[in-house]
Amino acid sequence: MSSSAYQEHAARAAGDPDAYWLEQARRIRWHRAPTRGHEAATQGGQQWFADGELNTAWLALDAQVDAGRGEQTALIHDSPASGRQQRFTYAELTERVARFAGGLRELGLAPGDRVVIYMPMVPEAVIAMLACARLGAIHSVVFGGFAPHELAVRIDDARPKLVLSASCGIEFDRIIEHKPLLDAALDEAVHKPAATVILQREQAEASMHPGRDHDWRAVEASASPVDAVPVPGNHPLYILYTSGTTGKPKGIVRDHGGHAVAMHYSMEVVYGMQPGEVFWAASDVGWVVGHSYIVYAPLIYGCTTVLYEGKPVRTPDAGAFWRVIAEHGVTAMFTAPTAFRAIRKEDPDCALMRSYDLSGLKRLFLAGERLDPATHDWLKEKTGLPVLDHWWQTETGWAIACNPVGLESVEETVGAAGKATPGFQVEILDPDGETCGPGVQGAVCIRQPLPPGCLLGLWRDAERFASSYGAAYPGYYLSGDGGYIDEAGQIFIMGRMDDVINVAGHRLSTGELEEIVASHPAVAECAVFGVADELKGQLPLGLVVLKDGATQSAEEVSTELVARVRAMVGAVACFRRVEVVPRLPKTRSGKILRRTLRALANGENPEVPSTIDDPAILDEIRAAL
Ligand SMILES: CCC(=O)SCCNC(=O)CCNC(=O)[C@H](O)C(C)(C)COP(=O)(O)OP(=O)(O)OC[C@H]1O[C@@H](n2cnc3c(N)ncnc32)[C@H](O)[C@@H]1OP(=O)(O)O
Repeated sequence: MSSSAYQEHAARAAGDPDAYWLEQARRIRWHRAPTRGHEAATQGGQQWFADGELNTAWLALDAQVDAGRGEQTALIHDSPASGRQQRFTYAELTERVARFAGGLRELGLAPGDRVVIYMPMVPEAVIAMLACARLGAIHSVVFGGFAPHELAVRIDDARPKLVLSASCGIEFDRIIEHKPLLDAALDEAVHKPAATVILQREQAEASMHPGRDHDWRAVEASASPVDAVPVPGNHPLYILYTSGTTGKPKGIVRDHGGHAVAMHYSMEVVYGMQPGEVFWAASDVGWVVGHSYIVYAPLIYGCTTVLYEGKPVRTPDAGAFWRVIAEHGVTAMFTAPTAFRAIRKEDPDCALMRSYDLSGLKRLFLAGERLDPATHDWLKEKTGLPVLDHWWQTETGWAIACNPVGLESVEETVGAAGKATPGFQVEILDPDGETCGPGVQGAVCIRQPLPPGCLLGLWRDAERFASSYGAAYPGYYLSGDGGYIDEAGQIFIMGRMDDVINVAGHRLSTGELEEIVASHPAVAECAVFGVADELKGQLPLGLVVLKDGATQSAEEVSTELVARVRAMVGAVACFRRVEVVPRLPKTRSGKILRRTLRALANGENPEVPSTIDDPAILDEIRAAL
């Protein structure tokens, strides 16, 4: 394409969004093609293509088989964790999904019913998602690293008819038994699903509740394959929960039609892929990266996707990523910067890379947290490839800012996430709602309408959607991130402006962590916030004031708090540091000065706020840190 292709697409998408996206919609197959563009959705946001009819699982599987891809590998499961590898052609994956969908239908699953999926990185997790989609049921995948409480909260919000799970996951050399975690969540949850379907893995045998728990293989073996159910374009495909500023996660709702169009478009424009090539997103199906770029986009676009059940290091070594790329002929890889920081820490010279032929790899994509210049430069030097940061969110489902390599190759700007992807009109707004000039930092906002593929709204909470995303700047979507745009249109994302932190690419709510810490009987008050960490980007730190008369020692309380967060959220919270302090800095009206605390903990020298109750407290905190 010519060098103005990006501007031309961005201008057309901004000038007449409906015409632009209806044109893109015509590039995928539909059961009934849409004629309408965007309009308001009942979940609070916008929906696209409501008068079209499509089933995403059909588009990702049956339509690919029809198009002659039946014998092409659709899915590669590479599991150093279990020592197994498995490949599925499009025809085989279609058959497995159609059969499992038949089994789910026999268990009573109907269009619109919810299904919670709590699984490790096994092919059955992908099969489960696609089988739900095939029936028009709405899946809600819960990350397998979450503790029972987190799972229970999501079960209560989604109210699933079924829960699909497995006997265990594998973390390095540890077997994590999932079934006892699921049982605990089901005990805690108020909503009781009608049934569960459990995949027994050889590493651990789950005990089953007769009448409630069904054996996965038996369900699949006895079922007959069923056809995909065509659904309206705006029919919910999935709910994916993400952390907000409070303990209650937000249920992001995504659709069949708009999502399919966006997934197809992004494989071409954002990732520069060709159908038939191998795409690898090293993430987890429990995150949006896993939904979009392990499962849906690669299959909708006719690529081969890799599902990796392992880690960047210690499975077995820091050469694991290079092995997967070489062994499966990966064309483009996508992961979070923290994964490459882990590799760099263990193998700074990339000695282990030299054993592998990486000649097929064209590009590396990074997202999930800011790509720090040091990691960018190291990766670029070691691979000699384009190392492309891009920025997006669970809410958007695909890249808001990118280097649109499928349209034209823009030179990498280190530290920037790229330019606004066509369809996203990104603006930086000041507190008065005025647009900031180049280089001036403010709230990163997107002018509405958001393009297809973004959230329809929040599950059963249109009000929270409005207050979280729309109220601050009417006519815009508030991303929650702060940043600036330079003269060239490159977007720099500087971090969250609210109480959300990013730990190893995992979004966590400090509000939720505070709620858990505050519930300890010895804690009078507390503050939890993120501090910079070289490996994980950020780590949570808790400052705690004990109640007068508390009999436990500071060490005992700290140990219990760390254990409490691990038990209630999961090990992924990486909540390992608690400091007991005599008091917390507050405004005269009693509000804890969190921003000041965060700055102190990050080694900065914050200005003493004029509203502070007693400035001497800051020295006490410095001493404690
Ligand atoms: C663009 C839109 C988005 O942002 S979507 C989100 C994108 N984010 C990602 O893809 C996540 C990227 N991060 C990762 O994949 C991992 O953090 C990588 C880099 C692989 C490192 O993994 P790991 O060494 O386990 O560190 P961690 O910080 O993730 O884990 C901390 C503790 O939690 C545990 N954990 C992790 N996953 C699970 C799991 N599935 N089941 C059970 N436990 C899990 C880890 O084992 C670790 O435990 P421990 O503290 O060592 O005991």
